[in-house]
Amino acid sequence: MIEAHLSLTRPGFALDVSLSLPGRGVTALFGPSGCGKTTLLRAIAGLERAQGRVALGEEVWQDDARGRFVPPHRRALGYVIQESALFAHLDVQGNLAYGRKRAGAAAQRLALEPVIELLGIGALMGRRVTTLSGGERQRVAIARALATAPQLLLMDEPLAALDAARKAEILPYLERLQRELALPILYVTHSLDEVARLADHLVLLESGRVAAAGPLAELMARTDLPALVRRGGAGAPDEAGVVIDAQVVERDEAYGLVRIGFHGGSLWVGEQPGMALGQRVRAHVLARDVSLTRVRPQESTIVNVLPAVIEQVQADRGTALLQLALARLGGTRLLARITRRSCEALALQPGDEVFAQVKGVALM
Ligand SMILES: Nc1ncnc2c1ncn2[C@@H]1O[C@H](COP(=O)(O)OP(=O)(O)OP(=O)(O)O)[C@@H](O)[C@H]1O
Repeated sequence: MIEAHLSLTRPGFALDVSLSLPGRGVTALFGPSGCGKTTLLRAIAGLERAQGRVALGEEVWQDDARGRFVPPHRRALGYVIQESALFAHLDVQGNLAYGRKRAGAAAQRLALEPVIELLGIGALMGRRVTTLSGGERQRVAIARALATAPQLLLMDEPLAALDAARKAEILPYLERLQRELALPILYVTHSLDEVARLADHLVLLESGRVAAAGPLAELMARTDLPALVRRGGAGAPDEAGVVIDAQVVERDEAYGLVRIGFHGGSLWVGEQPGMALGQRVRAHVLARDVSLTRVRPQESTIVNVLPAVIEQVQADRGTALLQLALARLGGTRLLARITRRSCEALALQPGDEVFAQVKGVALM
């Protein structure tokens, strides 16, 4: 468990948060520019002097009530930023070794091979860091942070400086960190796509305060959190959507499809290379890819039709966002974005039974 009760005041900005976060998995810090994500991360690291208490399990890094403040370099944490500075005069091996030397005895005992394997940098070990691509540099920076045997990994927009192709190249490595590492990761990002792919837990910040915090699937399914369901300005994509933790339960090899099952239903989706029966997958279903009917559609080209019950209706001028439950008791939730006109034409209301047609599913 990570505890962070921190406050700090600057001209025009105040941070005031009280968080208890899970001791493993990825917690994403998400929110508009200037809401205090970086400040919070730096305050947890001790790089920013906030008032309060920070503890990682039994280890207390800061407790102002008791006059305790462990300096940043004595905290067992790794810190990866947008453009992490590597030592240009050293090769990759040298960069990893330098980080370890500074980190002390625990780091010296840690075997490096799993870290090198995890980030896929074996072939880069002898390379000068000046010859690496942006994506490779970030993988080395993450490996260097892990090589110090941290108990907490802080990542501040680690993909923000990379173009789309480099992001796509590095995301699978981050997914591996999320799956395979026991250590907790706090991950600052502007990208809801990264949140949906990587996070287990979510903290929404707004003007230095926690607007909401909780398990990812729960928060993403809410209709009342503007940071997640905002329609955006002109041309901004509508990103409202849910993530569903599912399992591959059937394969249709002839058509290259797999059926993924979860509490309250299942969906057919295009299979991905190497996908096996029983494998756990995460599906991202955008609200704009879900439409609703009152009666079960016949002879439709849409394969995925799920019976659902409307739980909430949140309408603005042009559209309505509906939260649906796929089973009466604690089933998976979906969001559907439809026009307000359709919503009123069908007189859709909480408690109504409907059929959700799912037009698109992204598997991660
Ligand atoms: N060194 C500093 N001195 C003074 N004010 C600062 C400093 N760093 C940040 N701020 C201000 O503190 C507030 C929070 O900034 P912070 O960088 O934590 O936000 P953020 O959510 O990480 O933003 P972004 O997503 O744009 O990186 C902002 O109002 C910012 O202008």
